[in-house]
Amino acid sequence: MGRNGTIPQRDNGGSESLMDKLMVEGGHPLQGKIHISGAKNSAVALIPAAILADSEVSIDNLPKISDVETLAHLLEDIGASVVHEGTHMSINPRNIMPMPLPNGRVKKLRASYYMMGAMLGKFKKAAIGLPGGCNLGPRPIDQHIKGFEALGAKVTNEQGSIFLRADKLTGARIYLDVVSVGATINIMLAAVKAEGRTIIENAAKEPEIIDVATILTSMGAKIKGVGTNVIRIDGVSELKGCTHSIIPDRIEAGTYIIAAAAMGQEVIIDNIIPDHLESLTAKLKEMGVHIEAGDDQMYIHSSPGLKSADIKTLVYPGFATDLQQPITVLLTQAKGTSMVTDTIYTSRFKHIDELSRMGADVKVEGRSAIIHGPTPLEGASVKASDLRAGAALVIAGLMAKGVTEITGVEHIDRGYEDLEEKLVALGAKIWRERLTTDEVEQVKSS
Ligand SMILES: CC(=O)N[C@H]1[C@@H](OP(=O)(O)OP(=O)(O)OC[C@H]2O[C@@H](n3ccc(=O)[nH]c3=O)[C@H](O)[C@@H]2O)O[C@H](CO)[C@@H](O)[C@@H]1O
Ligand SMILES: C=C(OP(=O)(O)O)C(=O)O
Repeated sequence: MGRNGTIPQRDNGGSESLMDKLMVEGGHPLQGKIHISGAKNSAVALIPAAILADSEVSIDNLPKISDVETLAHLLEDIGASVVHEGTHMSINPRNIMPMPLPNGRVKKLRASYYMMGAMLGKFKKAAIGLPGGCNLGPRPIDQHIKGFEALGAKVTNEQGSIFLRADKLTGARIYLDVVSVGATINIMLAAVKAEGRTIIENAAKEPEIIDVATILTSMGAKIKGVGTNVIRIDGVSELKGCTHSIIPDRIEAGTYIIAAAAMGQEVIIDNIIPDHLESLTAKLKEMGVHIEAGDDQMYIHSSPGLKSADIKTLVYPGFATDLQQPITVLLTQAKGTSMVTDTIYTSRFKHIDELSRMGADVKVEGRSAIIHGPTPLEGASVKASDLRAGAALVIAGLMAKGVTEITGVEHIDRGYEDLEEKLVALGAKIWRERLTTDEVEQVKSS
């Protein structure tokens, strides 16, 4: 909210939000109910998946985030007719063409890589620029390519774009050397219309993968085994339109659960699937946070005297790497030494320097952050280097004494719907301001 109580118009991740900063006045307790939006990591796969159908696909419970808008534009770029209103999107893929999607929009997000699998499955050819997304260390797509090649595609990398072409796609047995969410989904997208059976071994098991399999099945695909590490797909020649509602975002929910564990006085997190959050809630209970789970809600009350904890991020159902940065912030308030190890990414600790600026006693050793607590946090000017670093800094700001200024808001807008509005409704003091010309220059040069 602005100081005058208004919420400035959000550009939702266009270049405009590069010009914004979030201001957080810390120390205000959170109380009330927060509604969780649809899952970003499902939405960004379901939108490309829609082009595999021959008729209209309707998707509900979409999060209002910039990644969704960017993907809708990418579909329009290849000729799809897209009607996007609030949390609903209808995609009519009848007139789409296998147009190249070089750099530009594809660089704005990670999930543009799903256009590779979807266009390969639909047209047996595609030319897509390499994806963007959070910079968390190397994020290769070799397993995606291994899968496309096994299905019969010739894949080349020319001037930063991946060119895929196949005379025909034939089912194959594909063992993933690394458990990868993106590769599992991308291979599913390419394989649903291939001839014969595809078996993905060592597949990822994230709930978002099940959501993608659900929409594909509604379109007429034959998929078995999602949610286990062996997925079997029997190719079909046609896929039809369908309607689908996206699962709740377990990472958005986890972020607010952690914020509530830090500052909450009776916070209810609504519209969630508690099972998807078990690795987080088990850790929080170990730390002494009071949590009760219902069917689609969770009740959280912060407790004084949090205990330290050791956390290792793992593939689902292990502790999600996307919640590693937010929980590091909470651990600054726990008594003793905590160690957080990220086994998924080599470089997901860019929030640590910013936390140190705010007074945290944290250092990074290899793939681990060592946190000594509790340390009081003080408001400071900090920069969100990526999406969850941004969420982590917002939580730090809520806990800190004074005002925290957060730049890099465009990263946050990629993945959080109405972040300020949702927190303000709980009693937080957080608002968005335009950067001054000098501040824009400083951000650019930092
Ligand atoms: C849009 C989306 O859904 N993003 C999520 C997805 O990213 P993304 O799909 O990029 O993540 P992956 O599961 O593919 O990556 C997991 C690990 O495997 C490695 N790897 C991956 C593919 C590959 O071909 N080769 C390879 O070595 C990656 O570098 C990483 O170390 O899953 C991540 C892990 O849960 C989450 O952090 C991201 O929020
Ligand atoms: C890493 C993330 O996103 P992406 O893969 O889209 O960069 C995330 O959602 O935390």
